[in-house]
Amino acid sequence: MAEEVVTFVTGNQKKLQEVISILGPQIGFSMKTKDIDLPEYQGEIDDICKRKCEEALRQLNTAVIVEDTSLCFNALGGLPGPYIKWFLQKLGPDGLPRLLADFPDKSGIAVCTLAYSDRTGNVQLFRGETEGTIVSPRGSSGFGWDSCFLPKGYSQTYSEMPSEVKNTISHRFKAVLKMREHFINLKR
Ligand SMILES: O=c1nc[nH]c2c1ncn2[C@H]1C[C@H](O)[C@@H](COP(=O)(O)OP(=O)(O)OP(=O)(O)O)O1
Ligand SMILES: [Mg+2]
Repeated sequence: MAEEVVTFVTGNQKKLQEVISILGPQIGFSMKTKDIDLPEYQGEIDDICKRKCEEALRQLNTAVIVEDTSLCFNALGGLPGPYIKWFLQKLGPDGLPRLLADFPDKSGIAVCTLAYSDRTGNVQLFRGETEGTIVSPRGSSGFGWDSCFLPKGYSQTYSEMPSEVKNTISHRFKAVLKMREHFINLKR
């Protein structure tokens, strides 16, 4: 039987690079990629990712994977969460820890949600979470808010650590692993 082809849809090349390097070669399907800037929906994390996946399927009419990333600040009841993209865009990395200036609790959770849909619109979600602290920007590698996120148990932010380390502890790593397990088990 020919291996299933799945299209990973994202407008973010950095995200794509990480997913590819985490997935590795034996993934149980063959992955194509497509650069589309899908809508930024509002609501709960799982729901946003499911709608994003349904929209990708609607546009491409083939099996798709999408990913949505949230950065949740515990002191703010989980905000910015899925809206982190706009907060980062308007405030920059410097502005993110300042949102917590008034709060003793600087903890946060990075959340990666992957959604896979087959051609029939059956959507499955895989979530990975990494706890950490929101700090003033440190380090220069990575992307997005990497410089502000200090994962729990580490002394380096995502931006200070080598990408090989980020890719074995990150929110994205954990979600990709779950998805890979799922596909590998399907083949057994
Ligand atoms: O590991 C990460 N480390 C640091 N920053 C990150 C990471 N992963 C996503 N990010 C940033 C990108 C965007 O500013 C926001 C998520 O928004 P999100 O909608 O998921 O990403 P996006 O619009 O860039 O790409 P996509 O076309 O897949 O929706 O957090
Ligand atoms: Mg997006």
